[in-house]
Amino acid sequence: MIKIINLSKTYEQDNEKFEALKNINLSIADGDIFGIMGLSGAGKSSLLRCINLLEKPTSGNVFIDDTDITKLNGKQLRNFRKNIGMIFQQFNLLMNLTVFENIAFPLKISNVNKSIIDEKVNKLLQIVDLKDKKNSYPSQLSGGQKQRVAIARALASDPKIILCDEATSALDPQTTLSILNLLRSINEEYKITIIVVTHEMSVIKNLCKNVAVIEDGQIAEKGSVVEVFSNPKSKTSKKFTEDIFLSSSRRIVSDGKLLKITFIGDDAQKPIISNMVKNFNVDANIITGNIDVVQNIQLGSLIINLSGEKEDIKKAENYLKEHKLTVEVIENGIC
Ligand SMILES: Nc1ncnc2c1ncn2[C@@H]1O[C@H](COP(=O)(O)OP(=O)(O)OP(=O)(O)O)[C@@H](O)[C@H]1O
Repeated sequence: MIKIINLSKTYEQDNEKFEALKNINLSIADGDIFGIMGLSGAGKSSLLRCINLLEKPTSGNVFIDDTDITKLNGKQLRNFRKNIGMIFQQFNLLMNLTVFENIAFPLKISNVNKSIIDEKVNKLLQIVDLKDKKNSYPSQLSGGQKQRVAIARALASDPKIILCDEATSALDPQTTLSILNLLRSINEEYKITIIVVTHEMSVIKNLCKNVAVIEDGQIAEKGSVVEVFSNPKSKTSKKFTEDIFLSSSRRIVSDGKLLKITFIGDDAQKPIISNMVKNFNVDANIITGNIDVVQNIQLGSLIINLSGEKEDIKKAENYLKEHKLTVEVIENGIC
């Protein structure tokens, strides 16, 4: 279990202070795949780097199991960091070493025996599917292959936790998917806790079980990915889930009420809208709709224009809410 308690980080530059993280409290369970999501400059990377103390918090504590790592001295921290692997957007490989040597590097500097290194690196090459590239140099690899090397290197010290800082942001969508699949299988097979910083909603939806949304250095929202995306509360998650048709749909609606309806799981299969139209004296014009799959659960969203008498519209709206659908009124293209 990772527990971040009252953590703050203030940067100082040219006598100017900047509070990048403000009183963060967060618990991340063992074996979780946890996303830290936010807009640029929100404080995501600062928070991630405070988890392995690459960035020293200005105040607060970071517990990993029973160890408060903010209390460790330099040598203890260096030893403890073997439990925490990290992968970066720009891969951070050593360009003058081969794939094999890059993966072996953390073991070599820990004076691990050569035959153990050979055995371990060959196994890791198999896990990340790069056996045929073991003698290549990073410059001879694609972006996805470089990230696979970085993942194998992170795994070399048998970490309990892997931190990923925008690990797929430099990759095309297809390669991103293959790296996300690799991370998921590592999480499932080796029960390694994975913490992912990203500004890409698709990464959170595809990979993460739980998520925290950061805004302006503070946790604006946290919960399971399904909870947060089915009922977004913070400005950021609303923005991330905002339907691209919202603003145009506002323009094409002349009267009535524009609603955004969100539904989860089995509700996606029920004919609630057609029953509403049958039972109440209203018309429902579907402007746009989308069914997404998040963590194997169907998440639907529908934008409809309800027209009819004001009272009938109100009754129809209540009917939707009684069926446990999330209903939001859209004003000027915004929920
Ligand atoms: N070493 C530093 N010195 C001064 N300010 C910093 C430093 N590192 C980060 N900051 C500031 O702290 C804030 C948070 O930065 P951080 O990199 O954590 O954000 P982020 O959410 O990861 O952004 P991005 O997605 O753009 O990488 C930003 O305003 C940034 O300018």
